Amino acid sequence: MAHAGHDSYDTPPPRCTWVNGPIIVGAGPSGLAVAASLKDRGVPYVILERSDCVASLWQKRTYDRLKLHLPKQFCQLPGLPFPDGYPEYPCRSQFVHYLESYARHFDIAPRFNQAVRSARYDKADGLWRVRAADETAGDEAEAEYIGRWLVVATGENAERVVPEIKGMGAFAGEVGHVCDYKSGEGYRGKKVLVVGCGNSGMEVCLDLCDHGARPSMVVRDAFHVLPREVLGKSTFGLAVLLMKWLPVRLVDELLLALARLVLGNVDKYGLKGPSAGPLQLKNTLGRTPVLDIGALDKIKSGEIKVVAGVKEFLPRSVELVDGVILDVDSVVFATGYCSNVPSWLQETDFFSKDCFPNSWKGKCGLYVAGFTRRGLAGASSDAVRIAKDLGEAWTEQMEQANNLVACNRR
Ligand SMILES: Cc1cc2nc3c(=O)[nH]c(=O)nc-3n(C[C@H](O)[C@H](O)[C@H](O)COP(=O)(O)OP(=O)(O)OC[C@H]3O[C@@H](n4cnc5c(N)ncnc54)[C@H](O)[C@@H]3O)c2cc1C
Ligand SMILES: NC(=O)C1=CN([C@@H]2O[C@H](COP(=O)(O)OP(=O)(O)OC[C@H]3O[C@@H](n4cnc5c(N)ncnc54)[C@H](OP(=O)(O)O)[C@@H]3O)[C@@H](O)[C@H]2O)C=CC1
Ligand SMILES: O=C(O)C(=O)Cc1c[nH]c2ccccc12
Repeated sequence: MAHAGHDSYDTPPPRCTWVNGPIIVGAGPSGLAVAASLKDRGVPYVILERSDCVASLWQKRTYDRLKLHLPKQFCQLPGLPFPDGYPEYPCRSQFVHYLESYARHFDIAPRFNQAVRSARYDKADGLWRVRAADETAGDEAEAEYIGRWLVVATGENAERVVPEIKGMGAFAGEVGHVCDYKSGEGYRGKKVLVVGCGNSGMEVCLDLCDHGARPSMVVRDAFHVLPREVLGKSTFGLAVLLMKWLPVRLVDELLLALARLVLGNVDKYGLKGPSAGPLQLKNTLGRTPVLDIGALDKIKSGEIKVVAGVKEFLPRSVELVDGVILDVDSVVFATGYCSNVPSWLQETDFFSKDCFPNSWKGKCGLYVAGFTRRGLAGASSDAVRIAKDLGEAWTEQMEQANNLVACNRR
């Protein structure tokens, strides 16, 4: 095959592989769900994964105490339920075990250590050209995969987000992102500043308390806190049920009334709720409400201190925007994640900065799984739709090929 478009004499020409069927990028829950659903329809595919395992987010970039925060029926992937005996909220290792057996069950064998660096659609021949490299190998050799369809399944949490704050370089303590945090074990007795108050920030603070550390959590803006459960029933499950009959606005009002009943008035602890409701914010801006599993009690008791935004780092402390100086031993940034798709997908319509696609299908054989900020349930429903569409496209292609063979024989 010709090595079209290769323009550097320094790097060797890429090895080319023709992919009969879709090229799936990412072997997290979304990529696995697409692969399994394609297998069911007899469509071949190749999965490219930058890491050396499936579900690398869950295996390598999450903390030990993590549990799914939605009930298990909203988190299983198409075609294989969770094993009997799994609890309502499976823990991280159970979820990882499930995903590994899911891959085995559907005979999914990703090409590991293949980080996709570019993907472009070649209008002239109607093909996607995807370049990937083994970033652990230390050489720049790229492989090129060529095929008619591309499925983007690299996740909304592919890269850490860390803000640049004045003086950070001069801070003497340890600084990390929550994706490298495993447990509070090493933090006993330490003053830890947790920047960010999403689900990660809240749970890390709780974990730090449980390990005898002294966390302060930066809250710079309004956000919603809902109890994970109301009277033993999942708040999320309740919301899904109510959404069948009521408009979002009303469901939001009910959720907030319930939250106030269960959690009390949290304003006085420095936690203000935004004017838009939790589901409305999830649907429009993709902002997930915090589903509380115990951090709020620690805030109420003062074990977790709520503090204002960081203005500047000093060698052993921080200056907050309200002028307070806070002594700090370590900092954990729980400031969220972003996708890496805009850096490699040369298709500007579908993904743009700060905008998540609201669909699973783009132009020219492009598909997208797991980018509508609806968690694992969203990824599963994207996967089923994508596989159905690709199944039809595949059958059509096979029929055309058979017709061509029949014509040539005549
Ligand atoms: C801490 C945490 C807890 C969560 N808990 C829940 C929950 O309880 N319920 C829920 O519904 N959702 C939850 N979510 C949302 C989460 O997004 C999903 O659970 C799920 O992991 C999304 O799957 P995904 O396959 O789309 O993305 P990911 O799991 O991120 O998988 C993407 C894969 O693509 C690979 N990849 C990335 N870039 C490239 C590239 N350029 N080339 C090749 N491979 C690449 C990555 O290595 C990764 O393996 C949670 C998220 C986080 C961060
Ligand atoms: N148990 C579970 O299942 C868990 C699920 N998750 C999920 O993982 C995803 C990622 O969650 P998470 O890691 O919490 O990230 P999020 O993006 O949800 O939250 C990031 C937080 O950081 C704050 N922040 C960002 N920049 C700054 C800054 N410069 N200074 C101060 N604060 C800042 C944001 O506040 P602001 O609004 O002011 O920007 C926000 O509170 C979510 O979908 C979440 O639901 C996460 C953990 C546990
Ligand atoms: O945890 C996440 O990131 C999710 O996206 C799961 C999720 C999907 N829809 C929601 C609505 C409220 C809380 C969590 C979720």
